[in-house]
Amino acid sequence: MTPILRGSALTRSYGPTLALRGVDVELSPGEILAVTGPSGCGKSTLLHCLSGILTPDSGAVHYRDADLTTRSEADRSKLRRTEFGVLFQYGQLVPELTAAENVALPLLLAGTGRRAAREAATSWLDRFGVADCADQRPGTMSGGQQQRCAVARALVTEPAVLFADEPTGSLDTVTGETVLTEIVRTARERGMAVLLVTHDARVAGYADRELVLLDGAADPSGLGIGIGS
Ligand SMILES: Nc1ncnc2c1ncn2[C@@H]1O[C@H](COP(=O)(O)OP(=O)(O)OP(=O)(O)O)[C@@H](O)[C@H]1O
Repeated sequence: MTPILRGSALTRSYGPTLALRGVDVELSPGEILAVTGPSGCGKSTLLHCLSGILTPDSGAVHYRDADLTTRSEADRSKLRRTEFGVLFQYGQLVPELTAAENVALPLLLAGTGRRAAREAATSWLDRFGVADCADQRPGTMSGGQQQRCAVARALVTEPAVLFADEPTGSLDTVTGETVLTEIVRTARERGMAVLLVTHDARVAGYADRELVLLDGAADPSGLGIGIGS
């Protein structure tokens, strides 16, 4: 299958720290790729480069036929709003908005009407078992409820690629499994590709493939933590 996302020979430094040193990665529609490796090996930096949050120092990131590294920040940001979903360990919901308003926000920014956005938000909250929280602000919700809203918000635009950085790191095991099962279901149903950064073998076990990083490069031993281990 033709990859939907491809990173080629990616390098990225922070001052003297070489965080990525020539990483190649491909992701096909519907595929779930776990990026694993020890703390500081460059997992988040790779996610940020592939999602256009960061520009690599060298190398290219192709989304379909477009090289993101040659696009403006405005273009990349539009792509993140429309084609990509981004999910972090702590959902980073907007504290002033209710759960439903948080989930509807990406649709409103993309030009969807209020009513349709609200309906879609309610349906995604329901899918993650937090429809009861629709009118609550994040401050009155548990961490698990907030993170389930954050997942709903990341998926509401039906992105072609979901970038998830330790998405269940703040959740208890059962809630984490519910969230991962839903992410996998969405990937399979809609052909959404998922880049899943994790240091947790159980989480990596949900992926189809694993890319193990070591000191900013693919680990030559290729020994993963999740799949078949
Ligand atoms: N903003 C930054 N400024 C300076 N150095 C950074 C910055 N972000 C990351 N680094 C460094 O780059 C390297 C890779 O960091 P990165 O966060 O990508 O690793 P990681 O594998 O995601 O780590 P973890 O599993 O601990 O989250 C590390 O040495 C880190 O200290």
